[in-house]
Amino acid sequence: MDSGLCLVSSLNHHQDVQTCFFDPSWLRVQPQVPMSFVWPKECVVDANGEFQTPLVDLGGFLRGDDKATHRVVKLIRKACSTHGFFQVINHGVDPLLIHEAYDQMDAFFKLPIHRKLCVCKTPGSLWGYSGAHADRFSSKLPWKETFSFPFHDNILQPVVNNFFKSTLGKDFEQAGVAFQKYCEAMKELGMKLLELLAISLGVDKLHYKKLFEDGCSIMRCNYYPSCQQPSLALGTGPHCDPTSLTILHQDQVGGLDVFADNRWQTIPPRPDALVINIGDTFMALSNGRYKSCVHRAVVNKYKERRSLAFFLCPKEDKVVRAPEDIVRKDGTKQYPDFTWSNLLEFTQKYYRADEATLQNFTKWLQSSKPQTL
Ligand SMILES: C=C1C[C@]23C[C@H]1CC[C@H]2[C@]1(C)CCC[C@@](C)(C(=O)O)[C@H]1[C@@H]3C(=O)O
Ligand SMILES: O=C(O)CCC(=O)C(=O)O
Ligand SMILES: [Fe+2]
Repeated sequence: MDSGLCLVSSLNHHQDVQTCFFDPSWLRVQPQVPMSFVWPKECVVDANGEFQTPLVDLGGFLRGDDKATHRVVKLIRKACSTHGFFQVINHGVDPLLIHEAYDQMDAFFKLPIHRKLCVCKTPGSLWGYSGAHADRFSSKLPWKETFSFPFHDNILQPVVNNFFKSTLGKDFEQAGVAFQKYCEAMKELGMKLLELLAISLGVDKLHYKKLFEDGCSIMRCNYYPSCQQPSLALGTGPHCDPTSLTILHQDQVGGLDVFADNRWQTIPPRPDALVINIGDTFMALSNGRYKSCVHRAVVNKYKERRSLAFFLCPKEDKVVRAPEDIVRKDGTKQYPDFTWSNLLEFTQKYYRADEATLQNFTKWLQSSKPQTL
């Protein structure tokens, strides 16, 4: 396999599918990055300096201390109005749980390619394994493997446990238990952050929570193999998250960059911190007051890198619309009404999420079903 690209028929957990994939163990040792992984120069330009993300200590707020909450709200308002990125510490998520999640994802990505392909994503679905998204795209491929699964609260059955059991079987039962707990912790934290965001925007503290409590969120494990020519490739290209709120843990390698003040700046890893960023959907929910900022993940010549991303999403069919109060004060409604289901469909069927997703989605919405702003 000269180009490293294989087209195989594999027996997926749902059906027999044809999959295009790059075997990462082959990729890692290539002295030259294959053309389909090369990104335009302006996307791979080196980061220049560290990004000074505000470090928000959630300890006092989580204990119900009003003064501490007031301080946190101010910090969050400032960060979200300027770039939409901040980090939280004392967030209440057990460090052992984070550790366990990494151990379990390592075990998964170490599997031989034929086993990973048994759980590969089917066309149009977000769930399962993807190698460089080679089944969806043919250029500017990301230098990564991902494993994604859904999470929503369900008192009757633990959805993540079940996903692991039904796709990977007995060997990964423990992984299912760990990721079920991890997602529950992320959702709990996400709901707390929505309270803070609401307070900071001057709306009822339960306003956003109501939209998200029964939503289905996306959990994604990212594995970025080392790369011989890191100045040509990208782990995740420049983009804004189309989702609402992202809670990310990155390992100690570093590689998450934010485009702010007209340059790429790096967010140095902190094992005790979670990186939070506003996504396009929340930008719309705040009438554009809070920013969804362009970011990327670069790759490393010597080290592989891992990250755990939890994308909090509203209930699919609920209307995404900024609160009346905000729109009235701002004088204009910046985005048309839509549902998360509309935007998700746009990014999975018609448009590859990038820096301009929200702008192009808005145009697409307005051209497909005209409505008044
Ligand atoms: C709704 C989503 C689409 C992506 C996964 C979730 C949230 C982030 C999006 C993504 C990571 C943004 C960068 C491009 C992308 C294609 C990727 O590199 O994985 C995006 C995801 C996707 O479409 O699968
Ligand atoms: O891996 C990272 O640090 C960032 C990944 C990312 O931005 C994403 O998956 O949306
Ligand atoms: Fe992202």
